[in-house]
Amino acid sequence: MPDAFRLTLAQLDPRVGDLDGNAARALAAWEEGKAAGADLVALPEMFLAGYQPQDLVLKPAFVKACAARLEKLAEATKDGPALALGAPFAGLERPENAYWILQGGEIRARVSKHHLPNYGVFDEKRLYHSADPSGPIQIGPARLGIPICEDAWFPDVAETAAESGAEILFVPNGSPYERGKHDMRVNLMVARVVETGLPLVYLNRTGGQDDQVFDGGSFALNVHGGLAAQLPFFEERIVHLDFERGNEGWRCAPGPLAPVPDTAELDYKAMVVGTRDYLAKTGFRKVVLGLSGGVDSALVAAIAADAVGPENVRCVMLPSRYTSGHSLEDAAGVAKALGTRLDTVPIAPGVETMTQTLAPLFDGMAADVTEENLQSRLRGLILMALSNKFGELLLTTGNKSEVAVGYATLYGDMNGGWNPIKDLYKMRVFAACRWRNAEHRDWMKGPAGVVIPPRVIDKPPSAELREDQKDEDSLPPYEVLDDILEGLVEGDLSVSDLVAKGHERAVVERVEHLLYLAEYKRFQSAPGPKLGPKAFWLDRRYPIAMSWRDRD
Ligand SMILES: Nc1ncnc2c1ncn2[C@@H]1O[C@H](COP(=O)(O)OP(=O)(O)OC[C@H]2O[C@@H]([n+]3cccc(C(=O)O)c3)[C@H](O)[C@@H]2O)[C@@H](O)[C@H]1O
Ligand SMILES: Nc1ncnc2c1ncn2[C@@H]1O[C@H](COP(=O)(O)OP(=O)(O)OP(=O)(O)O)[C@@H](O)[C@H]1O
Ligand SMILES: NC(=O)CC[C@H](N)C(=O)O
Repeated sequence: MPDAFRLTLAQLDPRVGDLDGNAARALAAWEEGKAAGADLVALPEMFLAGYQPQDLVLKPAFVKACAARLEKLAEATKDGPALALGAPFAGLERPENAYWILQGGEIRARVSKHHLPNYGVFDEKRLYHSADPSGPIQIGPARLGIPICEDAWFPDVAETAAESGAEILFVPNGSPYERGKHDMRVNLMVARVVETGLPLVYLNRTGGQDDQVFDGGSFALNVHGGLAAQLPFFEERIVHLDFERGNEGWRCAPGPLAPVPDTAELDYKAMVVGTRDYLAKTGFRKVVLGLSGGVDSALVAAIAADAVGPENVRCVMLPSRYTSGHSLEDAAGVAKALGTRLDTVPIAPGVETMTQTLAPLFDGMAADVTEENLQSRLRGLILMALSNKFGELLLTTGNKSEVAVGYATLYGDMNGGWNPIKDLYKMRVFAACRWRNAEHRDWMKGPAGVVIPPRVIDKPPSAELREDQKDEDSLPPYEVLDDILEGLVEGDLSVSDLVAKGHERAVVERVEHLLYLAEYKRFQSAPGPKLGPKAFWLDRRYPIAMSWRDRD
């Protein structure tokens, strides 16, 4: 038996449904592995279909098309290393989430996922049949046990593989970014290594797919807990890992050790990569956004500039009679520091025309939120006109605190196809601005230095829809609001729990009411990158017409 095994890991970004493109990406990785003398070239979970394919796998024509591409890939990789990648298997009655080994011109083996994640953003019990745990597969000199993603979050699948002779655990994943998730993955995989006494390789995909941003961050662990390799986060990378067989079994020789960034950097990169990939994968190169001089649109402009380059970002200042001089200066300051275009389109004439148009109907009625929303809607109308005319996707700018309580105007500032900060509470918005002013990385297409003037971060937030308006006139201070919201949303705490934490009952009850009330707005809101454990959309699914309030 040879005592060396070379494994090429391809931490790549597939496109959901792009079977030809994904097959070409897999083939290119295989060529690289072949040139490097690999025994096996491996790609992540569901790579051929793209992850997550969601209900696409319920379409027999799609599963059949995947099977045809697999056959072609097997033929194309006849002479060289084995190629392993994920793709659906039609199954007897329902599809399976399968992982395939192609070798010598044919499909040599298949394992299918046993533990189907069915929480948060995952619905796999609805989509797939759960297969029995599989035994190991001999590839060249090594016997590999292959738990697929969620399979490795429990002991049994790895244990079954180990008991039937596996020598290395190889875990292909489609694991989306979530704050703190890398540590959780490492802890779980260390547990599998300790339980089985086998080395383990964890391979994750990278890149954005709708609301989910896959962070890569693949790694290899040796027995006795040693980290043998760490791949970078949110980057494509192909690496060759060398295993040597010794008295205690296989051991991975030291490979590349990429740094593990802190949460502030990972969050920011998730927003940039999520935005970049959403645009690229939906056919947009350019974006437009309303730049008010406030902190939310400033951060969105910075993320956009870092994602697609300042030359592809159009910022638009749309002043009204309530827009302050400092807002005009601050919007100009942000656009200048980022190097983006800034157009100025006053909305006063439009507001005047609409006010006159509605005057006969509103005769004798006092001005209220209707008139405030009109301004936001005119801005939305103008921004969508620019989007149509110039083919620029409109970015919407509501942070998670606003999205939670419905502090935004439907068909107004909620207009837009993508919201980069949808999962970022307001206090985190301030922190992200400060982080971006202090840090610069080579993956950012925007300039280094202070891109968001400190005054934009430090001034009291205001919607400027009426005289002297401040967000805190109608909402609790953001420190308080965010703590209550995180308790209600992420923590699923009761009103009494939050009162016990020191919050005023009346404030908590009001925030809870607004949170439930705003479900209809969220249903009509743009998607945005998931950063935390309960991003609005798939992680948290509430009825719209719902009258329960926690008043016990
Ligand atoms: N359950 C339901 N299902 C479907 N639709 C429902 C609905 N309930 C109301 N609606 C519809 O929604 C309308 C109310 O929503 P909408 O027209 O948006 O208006 P509304 O929520 O009343 O007002 C917008 C709020 O957002 C604040 N705002 C606006 C703009 C920017 C900012 C900021 O600083 O970021 C804040 C503004 O100060 C105000 O408090 C109703 O008139 C009705 O047409
Ligand atoms: N004068 C303006 N010019 C351009 N866009 C505007 C203007 N006012 C509001 N907007 C757009 O509407 C969004 C909602 O902004 P608003 O000022 O009402 O509150 P906000 O949530 O505090 O946002 P920001 O911090 O960006 O000001 C802004 O982020 C921006 O995209
Ligand atoms: N594809 C999967 O099975 C993902 C589920 C897994 N627990 C994760 O997010 O890492």
